Amino acid sequence: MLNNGHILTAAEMQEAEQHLIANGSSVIALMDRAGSGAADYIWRTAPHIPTLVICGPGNNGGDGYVIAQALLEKGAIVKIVASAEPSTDAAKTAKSLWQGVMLSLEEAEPEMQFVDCLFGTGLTRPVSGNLLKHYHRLSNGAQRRVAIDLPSGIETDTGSRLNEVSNYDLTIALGAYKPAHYLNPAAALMGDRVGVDIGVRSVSQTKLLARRTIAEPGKTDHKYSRGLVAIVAGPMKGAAKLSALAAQRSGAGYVKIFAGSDFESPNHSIVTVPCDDVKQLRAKLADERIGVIVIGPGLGRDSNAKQLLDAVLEIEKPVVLDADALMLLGDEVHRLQGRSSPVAMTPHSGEFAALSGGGESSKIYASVKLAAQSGAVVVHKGSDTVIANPMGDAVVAQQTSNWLSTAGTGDILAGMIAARFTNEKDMFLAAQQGQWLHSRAASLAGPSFSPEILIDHIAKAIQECL
Ligand SMILES: NC(=O)C1=CN([C@@H]2O[C@H](COP(=O)(O)OP(=O)(O)OC[C@H]3O[C@@H](n4cnc5c(N)ncnc54)[C@H](OP(=O)(O)O)[C@@H]3O)[C@@H](O)[C@H]2O)[C@@H](O)CC1
Ligand SMILES: Nc1ncnc2c1ncn2[C@@H]1O[C@H](COP(=O)(O)OP(=O)(O)O)[C@@H](O)[C@H]1O
Ligand SMILES: [K+]
Repeated sequence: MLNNGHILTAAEMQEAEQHLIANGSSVIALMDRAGSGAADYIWRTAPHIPTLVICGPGNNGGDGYVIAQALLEKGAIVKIVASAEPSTDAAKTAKSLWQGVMLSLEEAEPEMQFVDCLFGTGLTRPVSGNLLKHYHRLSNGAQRRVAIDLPSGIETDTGSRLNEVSNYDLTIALGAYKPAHYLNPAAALMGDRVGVDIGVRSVSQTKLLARRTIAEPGKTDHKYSRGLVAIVAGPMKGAAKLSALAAQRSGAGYVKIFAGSDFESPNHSIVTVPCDDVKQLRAKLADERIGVIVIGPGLGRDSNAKQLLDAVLEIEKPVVLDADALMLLGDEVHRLQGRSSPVAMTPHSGEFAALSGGGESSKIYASVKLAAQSGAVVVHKGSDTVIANPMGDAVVAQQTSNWLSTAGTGDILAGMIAARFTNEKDMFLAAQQGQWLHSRAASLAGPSFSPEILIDHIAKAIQECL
């Protein structure tokens, strides 16, 4: 895993480069490693394709000269189009070693393969004017597009587009993955993503979500030691059932649904606890054996739902807040501060905006900020899920299946995180395990699955973690 899965911002990448230089490397040596590694990858995946490499003024452009020269030496037909003269010493040196054809923007014509070395982590503003026009002409005219480090026009730390950016077939990250490699809209434009190791070993508080080991139940375990998950239901009963079924398949020893007396359990083993009013709920949730409470899926947003949420928040027990519970909480996240029991919040982007008020351009930074303000673990869902804790640590999930974009999959995630919490007793770890299993179960379920089929694949995902 590139840089051991640590994701670096543009500033952290610069620090990493300085660290390597202080330890005896040089920018040109790093550029050489990056460029020849990228050229090897391009050659291996698409040999002998006529290629146009577009080089910008900075070190991303410098990489382009190294890549073009390496491809030329392998026997490829390669041309370079330069948008400007190199402005760094390393890029100047790389250019001086180029032995092939060099074109101006006006002279260049599209080739089958377009290699984008215009801008990388040094992009400071939108690409515009004549340069943007030629970038689109030359990239759109190619059949295969490869971005070096990042597609030009992408903001490294947020993954947002500063200008219109082409779709790529392959993006080759250099040294370490950056936030934009996993955050949308950028990540969705990148095609396949690979990394070239140039010796960077820098630690960051942001990491890529990794598979974590899950322990099998021990010989002396029983249903209560593995954990009792309590799900508080509301009028949309299916949502609570999905959370409960998912919790049951994710390692909970016991799952109970606390609901009105007309509620029917989704199966024979999930127990329904009748609670016809808030008073009864409060009394029944006092059960010491309850390890975690899930509230929100299908809860509703009326005054009764609010009373149920208030009752749950009065109880000092670990809690997973999802869906309507988050909308009811709104910007009063300070209510969670100071609790002695851990809390996870699992908002999608609409719920996140209600909790935080919005305004941050980086999904990672926004999630870390909300975690710090609330004291909760935040699972900021979407096609690019970010998990943050109040200490400033963040984990970014790699997107697996677009088929997850269907109603009910979020209810499932809430139940999964709760079940992992009853086993691990660590909410940040539980959120990561739940998210990993959710993504992996989706991959294993194949195309066009229903939430019920997703639940059926959780066990196969767990199998891979034992
Ligand atoms: N870090 C490492 O360890 C290694 C990094 N490496 C590589 O270096 C890359 C980073 O290089 P970098 O810092 O030189 O920045 P880069 O992306 O080439 O662009 C900066 C240039 O573009 C200009 N410019 C900016 N925006 C512009 C715009 N909209 N329109 C027009 N111009 C614009 C800006 O000029 P200015 O803003 O001053 O006008 C400056 O001249 C990194 O992505 C990776 O590929 C590897 O070689 C090996 C090791
Ligand atoms: N395009 C996508 N790729 C990957 N995961 C996705 C995508 N769209 C949604 N998801 C995931 O699916 C789940 C949807 O949750 P949510 O919006 O709360 O749905 P619901 O409330 O209907 O259950 C989240 O875990 C989210 O991260
Ligand atoms: K680039």
